[in-house]
This record gives sequence, C-alpha cells and structure tokens, in this order.
Amino acid sequence: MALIEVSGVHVRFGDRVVLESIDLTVPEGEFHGLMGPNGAGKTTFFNVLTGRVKPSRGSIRFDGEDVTGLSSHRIAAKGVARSFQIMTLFDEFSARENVMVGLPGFRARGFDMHHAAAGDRGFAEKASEILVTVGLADKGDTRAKDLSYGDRRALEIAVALGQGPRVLCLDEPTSGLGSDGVQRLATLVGRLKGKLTIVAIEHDMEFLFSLADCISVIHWGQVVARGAPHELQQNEWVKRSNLGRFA
Ligand SMILES: Nc1ncnc2c1ncn2[C@@H]1O[C@H](COP(=O)(O)OP(=O)(O)OP(=O)(O)O)[C@@H](O)[C@H]1O
Repeated sequence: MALIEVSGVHVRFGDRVVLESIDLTVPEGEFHGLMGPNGAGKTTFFNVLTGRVKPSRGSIRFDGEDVTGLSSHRIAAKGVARSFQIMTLFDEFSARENVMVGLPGFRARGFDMHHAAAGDRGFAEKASEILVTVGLADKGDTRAKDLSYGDRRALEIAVALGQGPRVLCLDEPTSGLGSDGVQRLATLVGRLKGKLTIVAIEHDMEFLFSLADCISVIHWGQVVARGAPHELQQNEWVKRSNLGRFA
C-alpha cells in the first residue's frame, strides 16, 4: 500500500478548471518530484494535498485513511509537513526559537517564547538537534532575519522537520538560491532522503533528476508523464518539452 494515494482530484476556481484529474501514488520513503510548466497547477495540487484547498472531486488517502477535505491542521497532525515557496519564518526570533515554535509540544502550551526559553530546556535541546540535522548547528542564536538566504531555506526545512513528519512537502526549495545554495540544499535533501517521504515541486531539473526516485509531470491539470528520472528521459512528451535534458 502506498503512503499517499491520490485519485481523480479535480479543482476548479469559479469557471476555471485548474486540476482536471490528478492520480498519483507515493510509496513510503520515496522522494517524489513534481514538475511541469508555470501555471500547470502544481502548487494547487500541494494545497489540496495539505488541506488548504478542498477538491470538488476525487480522493486523497494517507496511510490507507481517507483524508479528503480535512483541514490543513488535521492533515498536518497526521504527519504531513510543508515548507512554503514564500518564506514563513519569524524574522525577530532566533533560528532555534523558530524551530521551537514549530514543535508540537511547544504549540500545545501556547506561544510563550520567553517562558519556554528560560524554563524548559527540552524544547531548546530538541530544536538544537534539528538544527544540527540541517547544517545550522552554529546558527541557533542568530536571528532569522540575519541569516543568509540559503540558511533561511535550511531553517524552513528545520521548522517542518520539527513536526516529526512522515511526509515533507517542499514547494520549489531551490527558488532564489545561487549554485552554492542549491548544492548545499541538495546535500541536505540527500541526507533526508529515505528517512521520510518527500514530495517536491521543483523547476531546477538538475536538482530534481539527481535526487528524485520518481517524477510526475503535471500539465493541463493532469499527470501527463511519470517515472524514474532515466525513464522520463525517454518519454516523448518530456523530450518534446525539453524538460528532461538533465536526466
Ligand atoms: N485561489 C485561486 N483562485 C483562482 N485561480 C487560482 C487560485 N489559485 C491558483 N489559481 C490559478 O490556477 C493556476 C495554477 O496555479 P498554480 O500556482 O497551482 O500553478 P503552478 O504549476 O504551481 O505554477 P508555478 O510553477 O508558476 O508556481 C494559475 O493560473 C493560477 O492563477
């Protein structure tokens, strides 16, 4: 049984059909890439997967359970974490505090940062451990606004990891990064690969083809091609679009 099973997902905004019918399965532990032209509906699909948009038809099953139409909060509680295309950090908080705010136990007791920082070392230690995982061990006390763009991206992933997710959804993780930043991110994602299930929307084909186990191409609101990177290279649609040139 696949961890994520999406069947016939259809989304329209008013008269505009954005997703015609999306079918997708992702086994546990897979790195699944989503690619496709601008406006193809990739982010809308992520919004459906993470509960921000309700599909008008179709179903989403997570670990065998029908989660179609559940709120984003409830889907997150089931183990689906998301890092956004637009950064969503608290600029005035330190890197460690940003991770602490995202920890489920911390949220349960409210957003009392100063109390937690002074009174409960457990949250700070957990956050520090996660910062080590993403390569920010020495940046725990740095305010988010003073971090480099690449460090902020790593911190966003750390915040998502703080939820202890089974699935990590990354929306264009390389966007805005220079080549060094992309390389660093590839190393980080490569380390996470296999430890949890990753679904990533990405325009950087070199990044995606080097890391993904399987890639789905979304176009016209459907999955028009799907396969391992070397299989996609042979796909006629991908060849015509030149999307698979790095495979
Ligand atoms: N809430 C909404 N209301 C109306 N139209 C929307 C809404 N959200 C998205 N759209 C439209 O749906 C289409 C698909 O958008 P989406 O952001 O999902 O594409 P995408 O494949 O992620 O694009 P990109 O690669 O540029 O990020 C776009 O034309 C967008 O304008």
